[in-house]
Amino acid sequence: MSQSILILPGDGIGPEVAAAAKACLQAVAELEGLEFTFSEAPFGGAGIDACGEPLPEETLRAAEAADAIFLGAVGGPQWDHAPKRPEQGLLGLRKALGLFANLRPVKVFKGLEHLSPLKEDRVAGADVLIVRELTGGLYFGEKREGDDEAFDGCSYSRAEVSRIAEIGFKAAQGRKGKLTSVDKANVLATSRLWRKTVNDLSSQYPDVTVDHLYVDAAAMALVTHPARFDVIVTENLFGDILSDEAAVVAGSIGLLGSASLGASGPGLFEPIHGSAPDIAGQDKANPSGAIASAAMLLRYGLDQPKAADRLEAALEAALLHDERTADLGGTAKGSAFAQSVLAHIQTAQVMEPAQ
Ligand SMILES: NC(=O)c1ccc[n+]([C@@H]2O[C@H](COP(=O)([O-])OP(=O)(O)OC[C@H]3O[C@@H](n4cnc5c(N)ncnc54)[C@H](O)[C@@H]3O)[C@@H](O)[C@H]2O)c1
Ligand SMILES: CC(C)[C@H](C(=O)O)[C@@H](O)C(=O)O
Ligand SMILES: [Mg+2]
Repeated sequence: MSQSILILPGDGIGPEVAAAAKACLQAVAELEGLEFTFSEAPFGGAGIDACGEPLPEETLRAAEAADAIFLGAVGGPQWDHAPKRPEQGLLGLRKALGLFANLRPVKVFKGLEHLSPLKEDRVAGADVLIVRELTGGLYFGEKREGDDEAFDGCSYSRAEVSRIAEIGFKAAQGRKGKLTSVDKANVLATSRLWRKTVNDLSSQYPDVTVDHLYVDAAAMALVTHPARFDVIVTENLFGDILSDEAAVVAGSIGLLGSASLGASGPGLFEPIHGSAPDIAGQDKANPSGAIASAAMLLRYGLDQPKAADRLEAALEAALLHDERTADLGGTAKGSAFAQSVLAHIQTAQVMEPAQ
């Protein structure tokens, strides 16, 4: 049976990294005997240019109908003063599809510790999963924007906190059994509800050790002791900031992928970086984060774990053995690095699942 993948290339380096991800998905599908049908739709700045909307109605319909959605990136200075912003399309899509759970893994592979600007012994063994709440908090609160005063409201309900905390607890159960909840409960009412809700749930997960950190302390610990973390669960804005910071632990923002999942329906898979207008159109973008997102699309979006393993193994092999892109100190063009990954897809060693 064919599975449908909607690609939203977006803006800036989005189309470049989306092309790399699509090529990898096609190569993996051929080797694993899978059938994917691809379609594309305008989104973000490209949606504004084509249809006057960052999330055109037809794009939303196509997204709802797809089995999984891949996004490159949106945004760019040409839309900074437009009445509508490309980023509104992204927030609108997350909300419309109910994608409340954003998984952002950050892993330092053995042999690649030197890619981080941090000390190698600090980042060695770091393997963190950031579970970011994605449809609440400051991003979606009441907004008022005037010339002399502006307002962004932040609200969280117990139900919203519970459902994302449960994702965090379950993820920790499948990993090292440690959940760190990050908030600002010394100042924010929403954070006090967050902390209480996480604590109330913890009795249902006796095999998970829970600790709490204020977000300022967590920001420091992420770069001083990244290996102390297993799963981090946090609200929308804190998760956005901490995941870009965590990219430093891995070596580049160009390395990290993400999955945005709801209770049902298609997931959205995108690198955590933006449209990088400073390097767009120069074939400099590292496609690794997009390829890692494609692997997450296979794992979480299409339930194809073997294909996901193959793609992840190929990406790791290319990062270990081949010329890397400029953000990682190498000289490879983005497309050349993508070719390296494609070559490793053919040879990647993948364990057969246990019978
Ligand atoms: N999910 C998304 O689509 C998303 C995410 C973040 C930012 N944005 C948007 O992107 C635009 C630019 O934002 P920004 O500059 O703050 O963040 P950015 O992530 O686009 O770029 C930050 C820095 O990282 C570099 N970089 C990013 N991705 C890279 C890659 N794959 N390879 C090599 N280097 C890479 C860029 O060159 C830049 O120096 C803005 O309009 C912003 O709103 C979109
Ligand atoms: C572009 C922006 C709306 C988005 C966010 O803040 O969620 C981005 O920074 C991300 O991390 O996906
Ligand atoms: Mg971000």
